[in-house]
Amino acid sequence: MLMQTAANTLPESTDTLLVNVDHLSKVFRIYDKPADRLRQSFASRVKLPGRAAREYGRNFWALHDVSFSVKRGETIGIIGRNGSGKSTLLQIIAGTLSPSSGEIAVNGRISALLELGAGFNPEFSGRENVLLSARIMGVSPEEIAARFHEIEAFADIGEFIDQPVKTYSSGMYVRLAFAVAIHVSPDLLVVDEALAVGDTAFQTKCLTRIRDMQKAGVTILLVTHSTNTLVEYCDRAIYLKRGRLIKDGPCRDVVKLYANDLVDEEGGRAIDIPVPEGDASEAREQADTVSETKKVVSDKTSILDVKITDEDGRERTTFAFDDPFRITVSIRVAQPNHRPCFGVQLKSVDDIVLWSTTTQHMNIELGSLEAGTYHFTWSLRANFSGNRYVVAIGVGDVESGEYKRHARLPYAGHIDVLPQSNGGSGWLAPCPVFDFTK
Ligand SMILES: Nc1ncnc2c1ncn2[C@@H]1O[C@H](COP(=O)(O)OP(=O)(O)OP(=O)(O)O)[C@@H](O)[C@H]1O
Repeated sequence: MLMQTAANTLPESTDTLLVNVDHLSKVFRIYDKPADRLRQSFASRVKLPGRAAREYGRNFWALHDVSFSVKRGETIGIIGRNGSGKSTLLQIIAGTLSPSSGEIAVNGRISALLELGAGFNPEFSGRENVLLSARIMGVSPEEIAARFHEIEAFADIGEFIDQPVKTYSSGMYVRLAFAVAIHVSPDLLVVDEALAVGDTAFQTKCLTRIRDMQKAGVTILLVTHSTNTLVEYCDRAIYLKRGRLIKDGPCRDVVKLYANDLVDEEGGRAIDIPVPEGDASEAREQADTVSETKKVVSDKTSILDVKITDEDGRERTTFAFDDPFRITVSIRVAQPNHRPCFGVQLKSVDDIVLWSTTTQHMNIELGSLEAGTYHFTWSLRANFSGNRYVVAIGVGDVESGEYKRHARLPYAGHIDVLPQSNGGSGWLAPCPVFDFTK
């Protein structure tokens, strides 16, 4: 983890831009044998008259002529295969690596979660590292003292806070690094795959915090291999391939290109990968609507509130495999509804409907509803694979024999199902039994 203030600043006229990357390239010298590195350093210092210095090794372009800019408040996802240059780009933006050519300007305070091992002093305790990092970031001792409890609570590493960081597991390291990074009021938060290290519950906590930071106007650069996270959280995506910027555009277009490239490169044929209809700003708006009011007003039936709870009625979003959970919906019927019909869907964060039903499909006769307020509950079991599931709710009528929608909440909340230790991945959980006969 690293924190710093920007070295280069943008001119005043471009103050809506927070980051500007202009024809950026980074070349590394690669040597086939370690001894060649020494030879090269010797050859470049000792030049024999009349003879060209011998070159050892070869140039490797980790980044090649990359240009893009990021506006204040945007969240940009960076995607690409291993070795495509993502970390190199983030390190240059964060100022820990210098470019070979091109310009980079950042207009504000950067807080960066780079690869493990960067940032904290391994000999110092967690507490000392928090204080040191905050001081480097320009946070005053009083401010950091006031925030220390929050940082400690977010990291949730117990007594390890007073142990040297070198004794930490990678999960503990990331917990503390993330806690510090989000509590130093950055203008730009840079996150390099750090979330992949934490457990599911911690990832969810971090993503919730990222959502809060987005609402507070923080600009975010997020490297992720998860196309789901990209689509759900980013306004735009950048696809890097062998150091070159291949596409900068809407997440679903970038994901489609990236996914088809992967299939191509693996020797398959291009396929039409289902990608989400909406974009992150829509999801964010929906999430806002839901968190603030969970309300959809219509002239016939309005959805007033949706609560996801456990069996005991406690609001929860994380469930173990097969845990029971409930979705309770409150509605207001404005005009009498003689044949009401309620629907529920579970979707992937990519907006793919994984399961859907209605009271009509289930042959449930609800009778006529007069104007008034009603509550109904879907009781389900989380018998699916470890993953995130978005809940969508619909209300309508089937008075004419066909379903007519009155109101729909496409993002009424979500649940995270914890992975089973011996389960598979994906969405289903068919609990296979494996037999092997020789
Ligand atoms: N110091 C270095 N010296 C030589 N080559 C390097 C150096 N740092 C990175 N590279 C090379 O540059 C390329 C880009 O690396 P980078 O770590 O930026 O990729 P990445 O997209 O972040 O990969 P990953 O997803 O695996 O983290 C890789 O081929 C890597 O081997």
